[in-house]
Amino acid sequence: MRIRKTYGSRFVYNSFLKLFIELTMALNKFMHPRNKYKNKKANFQYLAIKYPEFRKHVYPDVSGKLFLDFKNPDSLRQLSTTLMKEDFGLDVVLPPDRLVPTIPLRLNYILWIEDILKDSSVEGDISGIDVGTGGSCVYPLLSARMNKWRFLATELDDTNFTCAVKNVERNQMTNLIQVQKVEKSVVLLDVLNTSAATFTFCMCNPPFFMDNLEAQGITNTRSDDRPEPHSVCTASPTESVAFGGEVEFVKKMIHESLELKTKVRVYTSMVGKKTSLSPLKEELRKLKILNFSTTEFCQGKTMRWGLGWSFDETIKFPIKCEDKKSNETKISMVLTAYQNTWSNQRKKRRHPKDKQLQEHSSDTKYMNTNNSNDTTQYAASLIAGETFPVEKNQANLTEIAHKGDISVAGETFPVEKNQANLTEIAQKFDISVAGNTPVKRKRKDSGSSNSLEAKIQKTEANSQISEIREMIQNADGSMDNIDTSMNGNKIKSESIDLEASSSSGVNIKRCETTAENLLPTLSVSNNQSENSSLLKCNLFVKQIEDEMISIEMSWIDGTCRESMNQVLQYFKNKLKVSA
Ligand SMILES: C[S@@+](CC[C@H](N)C(=O)[O-])C[C@H]1O[C@@H](n2cnc3c(N)ncnc32)[C@H](O)[C@@H]1O
Repeated sequence: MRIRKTYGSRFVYNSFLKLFIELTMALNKFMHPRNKYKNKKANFQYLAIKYPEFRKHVYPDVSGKLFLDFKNPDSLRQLSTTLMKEDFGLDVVLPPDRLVPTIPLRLNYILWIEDILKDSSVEGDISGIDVGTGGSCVYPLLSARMNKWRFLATELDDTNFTCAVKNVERNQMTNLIQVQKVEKSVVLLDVLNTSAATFTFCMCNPPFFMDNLEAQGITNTRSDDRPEPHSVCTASPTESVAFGGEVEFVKKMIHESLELKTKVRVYTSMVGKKTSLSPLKEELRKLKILNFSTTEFCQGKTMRWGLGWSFDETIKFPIKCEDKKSNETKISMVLTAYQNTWSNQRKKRRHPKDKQLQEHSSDTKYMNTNNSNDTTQYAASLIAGETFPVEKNQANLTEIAHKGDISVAGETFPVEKNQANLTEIAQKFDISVAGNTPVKRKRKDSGSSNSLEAKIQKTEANSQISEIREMIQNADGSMDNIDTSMNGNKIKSESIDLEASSSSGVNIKRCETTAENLLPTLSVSNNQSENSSLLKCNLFVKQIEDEMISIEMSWIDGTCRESMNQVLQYFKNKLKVSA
């Protein structure tokens, strides 16, 4: 009896552990396509047989499968050194009590830099600066091994500096990597001012905490609804804390880059918090550095973000980050809704004479009065607060969605073929997109969606995305805060970033454009102020693989936060997503 009980609880424990491990791998499918860990999990069994030191850190479940304790810093350290040895032939010793580099994340960052250089046709002798290389010297060692890039690696912390030097020597890479000890006030400027050398790029994983309180988790910026991290933070305060945290550190880099300009062709940094991106992008815009881009690094259960900028006009940040087959594409926009038009849709369809619907119909005062027999051509795409007729501009999210599975807020759901129709949702939403005025759209009757889909299916998703992109680039302007006028009314569209796997300021400058050709069939009311919106949020739609898109919403403002979940639910219902 006792044995059974023990076995039973262990079985449950191990099943739970398996589930946990599977969940922790959830973001791997979004890893860089060339990341060798994207489809290949570390084989603990194999590693334990080959590396006795690693064997000490794994333990078996009832089926004999091996697990590693991600909460144990020694185990993490051992995993990283073992992977560096096994997969890159690098002998690395990591100092105790210092940050342990997770290898898949470091690879994602290096691969993004590879992409930038490739897209900008930068070839030949590549040299990089790694600001704050850590005791591992991980970026220079991996990059030198993979690409033969030369590196100047800087480090503030004595222990890390000594260890980094030894790691370079241990791997006979002193011809490629030079490690330099720096003082606290130095990020890039002093290092580069003393040398005539120019560099292809710089990279940085900055100290991420503002102060010791944040480092100890006492003032935590992590929201309560996020699960606890599954691995421990191994960084010491000396290497993880800088005044103002990562935002101030990277801002300093940005300001220094203004002096250094093309001495470094591509400036990049990683950030640990998504919220750090906004102030940094704002800083770049403020300083009129408009050639910049951001990206996401997804691995296991962790996400990090990359920011890159350049003063060299030949540097092009990847607009498309694709493995040639998957055509990964992403559109982001700001949605603003002034009233709830998404709830009880079924009821409204069944009882069209309901008071609720009648009230709703009274919105026709905002609607287009332009008669047309074919309402399908007015189908709206949720792009930059503007409504593009499908036939004319082919700006249509449906094409992205209709092919396959939908992932909502990180979860992936298979979609019934051809049922994913975001355009239809847009049309029925009566929401203005990124506008300070509600854009009311002509409603289709229930039969018309089929004909709409039929039209949409004639076109290719890629060409639609390209056309949207072209429209933006031809406008030669940032879609940030563009005022577009039509019929004497103003539509303000905010912050459109249209790109693949990055939100980019590349090639986008402020401009004025008329919306007449883009909004030929709509009339707009501007009798509601921006402050009165029920919901204002970011919407990100990303094509991840041929048969998968992801929809993500993040809250900006409004009077009803819950409405964001309702809209997501509405998407799920409308897209006929099956869990
Ligand atoms: C978060 S760790 C990153 C270490 C390593 N690059 C990695 O990714 O694992 C930040 C590193 O930057 C170093 N550091 C902090 N301020 C610095 C500065 N002004 N210049 C150079 N290194 C600095 C810290 O000592 C620490 O090793």
